[in-house]
This record gives sequence, structure tokens and C-alpha cells, in this order.
Amino acid sequence: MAISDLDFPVGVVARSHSDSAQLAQALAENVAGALRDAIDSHGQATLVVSGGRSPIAFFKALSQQALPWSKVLVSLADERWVPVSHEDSNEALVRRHLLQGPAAEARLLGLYHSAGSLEEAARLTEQALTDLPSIDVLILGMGTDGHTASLFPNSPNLDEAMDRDGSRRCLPMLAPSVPHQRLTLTLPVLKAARLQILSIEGQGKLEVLAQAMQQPDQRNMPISAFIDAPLEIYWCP
Ligand SMILES: O=C(O)[C@H](O)[C@@H](O)[C@H](O)[C@H](O)COP(=O)(O)O
Repeated sequence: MAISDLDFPVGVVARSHSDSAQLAQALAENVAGALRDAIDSHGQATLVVSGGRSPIAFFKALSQQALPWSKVLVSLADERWVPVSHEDSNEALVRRHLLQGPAAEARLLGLYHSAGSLEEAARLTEQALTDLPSIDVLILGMGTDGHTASLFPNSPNLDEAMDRDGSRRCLPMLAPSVPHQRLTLTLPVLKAARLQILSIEGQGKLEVLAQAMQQPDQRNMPISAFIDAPLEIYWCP
């Protein structure tokens, strides 16, 4: 299967690349262009990225792009509820691989807060996110269960997090994989991004994407709620 075999809704743009390195470079150049445009348009740019393993090559390529990084605010689509010193921290991943070189001048709004409970941490993050401007560029990944950000199927707060009219910007979530306790931006915040990009690699994830397109119930495969305009999908075998 190739991504060109999938029949996406109008307004969804699919881009196929030969390998991870070529995808990372192309995505970095396109995102850098969108950030420059946002800065030209309204004086600053807000970039929200996802964690995991796949984005590392993209982060490294983007960090080397020439643009007024001091005018860029970077934040996260989700976070594991672990301290930034923890090996599983998404904030640490972004600091290690993206906020380097020219991009070291960017500001970072992390999601992690220490608290007595995950719910209290989410309330503190909710307050902190009042400082998050509207998102110019959003980078999503996807798990093989159809999750994106930390919108996991069957997670206790999924219905509230996926409510298009919901009021929360951040909610506590539970993942099936360690670290189980997560913080996620909610669907209304994510889907308000001007440029929404889904970056996935491999046949397995392409088949999951195809399955999600057939899946009317976004609870079972939350990614399905994002497969409409304006979405750009980057894929390589
Ligand atoms: O915190 C996270 O892990 C991410 O935000 C998560 O949503 C990720 O994008 C997918 O799980 C894919 O992860 P991989 O790129 O590692 O497959």
C-alpha cells in the first residue's frame, strides 16, 4: 500500500517521501516556511509538536533552519507526567533535539507541572496555557492504536477531550503504555491550528490510517477526528 492509494477527504494533502531522512528534511523546510510566514503576518509564531521517537530527525533538521527563532514559541501537544529530567519527558526530547543551534533562541512552553495528582497538574497546565497563543503549526504523530497526542482510545477523559465544544485546553489522560499518566491538549485546541500536519512512517501506520478513515467512531480511533481539511500528511515507507 502507498499513501496515494488512500482516498482522503477534500482539503487533505498527502505527501509521500522515499525515507525517514528525506521526510524529515522536507517537513523541516516546509515548517520553517510556515513559521516565517506566521512571523511576517503577526510578528510571532507558535509551533506545537508531539513527542515519541519518530519526530527526532525532523526536530534536528528544523533546528538548523534559518528563521527569527526568538519570535517562535514552541509547545507540546502532550506530555508524559514525569519530570523534565526523566528519560520519557517530551519536553526534554524537544530541548535535546529541537532547541539547539539556531533554534536554541526559541521559547518553550512546557506542559509538565509537579503536583499532588495528575488532575491537579492538569489544572496547573490549564492555567499556564492561557499564555499559549493560537497555534500556527501543529505536528501530530500517531500510534498503532489510532491515538494522537495523548488522546488514547478508552482513556477516562477521552469524551471530554474530544468534545469540539469543550472548554478545557488540557486534560489528564491515561495511556496503555508506560508512562501511563499523561497530559494532553484537547481536540478543540489542536484543531484550531492554522496548519495541521500528521507525520507517520511505515506500512503499519499507513494501514492504521486507512482503518481510521473507515472508523466513524472517534472514540475508537481518535486520529479519525483529524483526517479532514486542513491537514497535511507526511509519510514514508
Ligand atoms: O507523547 C507521545 O508519545 C506522542 O505525543 C505520541 O502521540 C506519539 O506521537 C505517538 O505515540 C507516535 O509515537 P512514535 O513516533 O514514537 O511512533
